[in-house]
Amino acid sequence: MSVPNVVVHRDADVLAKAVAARIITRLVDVQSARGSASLVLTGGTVGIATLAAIAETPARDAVDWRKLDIWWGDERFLPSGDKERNETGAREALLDHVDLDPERVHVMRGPDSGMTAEESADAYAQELRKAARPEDHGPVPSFDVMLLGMGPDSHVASLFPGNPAVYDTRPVVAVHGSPKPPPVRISMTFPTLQASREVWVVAAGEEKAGAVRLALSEDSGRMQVPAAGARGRQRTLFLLDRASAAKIPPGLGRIASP
Ligand SMILES: O=C(O)[C@H](O)[C@@H](O)[C@H](O)[C@H](O)COP(=O)(O)O
Repeated sequence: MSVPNVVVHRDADVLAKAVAARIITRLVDVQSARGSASLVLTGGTVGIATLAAIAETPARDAVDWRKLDIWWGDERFLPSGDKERNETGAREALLDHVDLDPERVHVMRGPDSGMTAEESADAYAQELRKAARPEDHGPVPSFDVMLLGMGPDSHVASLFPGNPAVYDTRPVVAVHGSPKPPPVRISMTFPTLQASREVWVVAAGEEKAGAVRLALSEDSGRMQVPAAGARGRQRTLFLLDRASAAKIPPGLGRIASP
């Protein structure tokens, strides 16, 4: 797994715009090399603000949206269209404004599908397995970029400290008892997160500074500090604003942007 690199931006607004530009550039590079690309979305304010910033970027259509697979790292187990679903936020911010192939937008199903949370997690795992290729050497695709927001308790996706999901090795699981509402969620697990070529953790605000410090500390365990397990196979980025970067251990490789 890759050692995290840290990039610090002035504030949450600049951070979202900078991450948007970084995603566009990365997707264009991947598509020019391999023809298609895959992006895993996250919920949360920074995650959705980043999608909105992509929508507003004139260069956005350098991405071939028809050749992009969209996945989610987690989803709140709520009916389709519910304003609290991560999918709803993503569609409003970006997905409804670009020409995606609907077959390549992979949604985690809610209770209106008639499935339980466990059945929805299993269905998503099957969809991941179907998309995996021999060169991925496992039950899930090697995502090009996985975006992860991070909570003040250092949760990523819906992997909360000490929750049974952090111990689970299946690709996708149902999460119960989430301390962040709603209580029932669907989440990719650490093995799936870590199958990504690149993992980008995005966080803003002073309330995240402690979690960032823990997440970047070598002796943090991912069971109690889930963001410590947010690592890509080839690259891990922590994309922060100054407030959330305020407690980073000295000497860590960081690029402070103006
Ligand atoms: O369903 C969710 O809420 C997200 O997937 C969750 O992992 C989120 O990214 C973090 O809680 C950060 O959220 P904020 O950026 O809003 O603090």
